[in-house]
Amino acid sequence: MQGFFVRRQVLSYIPKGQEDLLLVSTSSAMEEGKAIRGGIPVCFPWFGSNKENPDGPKHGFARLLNWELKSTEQLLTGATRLVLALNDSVLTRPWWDHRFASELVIEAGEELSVKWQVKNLSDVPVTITNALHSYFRVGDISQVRIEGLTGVPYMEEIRSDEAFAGDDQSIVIQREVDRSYTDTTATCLIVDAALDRTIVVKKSGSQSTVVWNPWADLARQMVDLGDGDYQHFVCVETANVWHNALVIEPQSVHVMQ
Ligand SMILES: O=P(O)(O)OC[C@H]1O[C@@H](O)[C@H](O)[C@@H](O)[C@@H]1O
Repeated sequence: MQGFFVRRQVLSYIPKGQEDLLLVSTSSAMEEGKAIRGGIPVCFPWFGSNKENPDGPKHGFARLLNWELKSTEQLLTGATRLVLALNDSVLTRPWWDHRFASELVIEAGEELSVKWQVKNLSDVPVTITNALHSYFRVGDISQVRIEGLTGVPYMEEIRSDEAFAGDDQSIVIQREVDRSYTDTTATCLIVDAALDRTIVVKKSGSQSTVVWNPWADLARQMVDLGDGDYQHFVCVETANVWHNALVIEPQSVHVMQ
C-alpha cells in the first residue's frame, strides 16, 4: 500500500498490486484557497451552495484551507495513521460565525479509513450538511455498476426539484448523474468490470449518499478536469444532505466515517 496526503485531504491510496483507489485530475489546482479535483475533499459546514450565504464557497471552506497536521503514526498493524485538525479561525468565521473543532483521522493499511469529526464549541445548536467527496478511480465509467442504493429515493437537481422514487436496479452511469440518495446507511459496491475489481464503500454517521459524474459536456466546461477524466472516476460520497442535515448541540460531537 502507498498513500499520499496533503494537509487537507487524502489524494491517493494504492492497494498493493492494484491501480490507485482514487483519482486526482492532472488539471487540478493544488494551492490553498482552491478545491482539489480528486482524492477525498471534505465538504463542511455545508454541501453544495449555502442558501443562507450565497457568496460562501461551494461545498464549504474545509476543502479550501490547509489543516494542521497533528500527528503521524505507524500502527502495529503496519497501517499509517495521520490526524489533521481544522478549527474555527479568522479565515472561517466571516463565512460561518461558529466555533468548532474538527479532526480528520486517516488510516491507510490493508484498507483505507477516513474518519471525520466535528465538535460544536458554540453555545447554540448548529445545523450542517457535509460530505466526504470521494473520487473513486474506475477503468471505464460505462462499464461500472453501483450496488447498494436500489429502492432508495433520491434528489437529482439537474432533472427536478422533486424527489425520485428509488430505482429497482443497480446504478449504471450513461450521462451526467448528480444524485443525493437520502435516508440510507447502506454499504455501496462499485463494481468495475474494466479494472476487474469491486470497491466496497462502508460508512457510519451518514444518512445520505451522493453519486456524481459530470459526463462529457459538463466535464469540458470544467477547467480543473482533464480531457477524458470523467471516464475514469465516479464520486460515491458519504454525506448528510437535504433533510438529513445534522443539528449538533453545543459541546456535542458528530462523527462520520
Ligand atoms: O465543482 P465542485 O464544486 O467540486 O462540485 C462538484 C460536484 O460535487 C457533487 O458532489 C455535487 O453533487 C455536484 O452538484 C457538484 O457539481
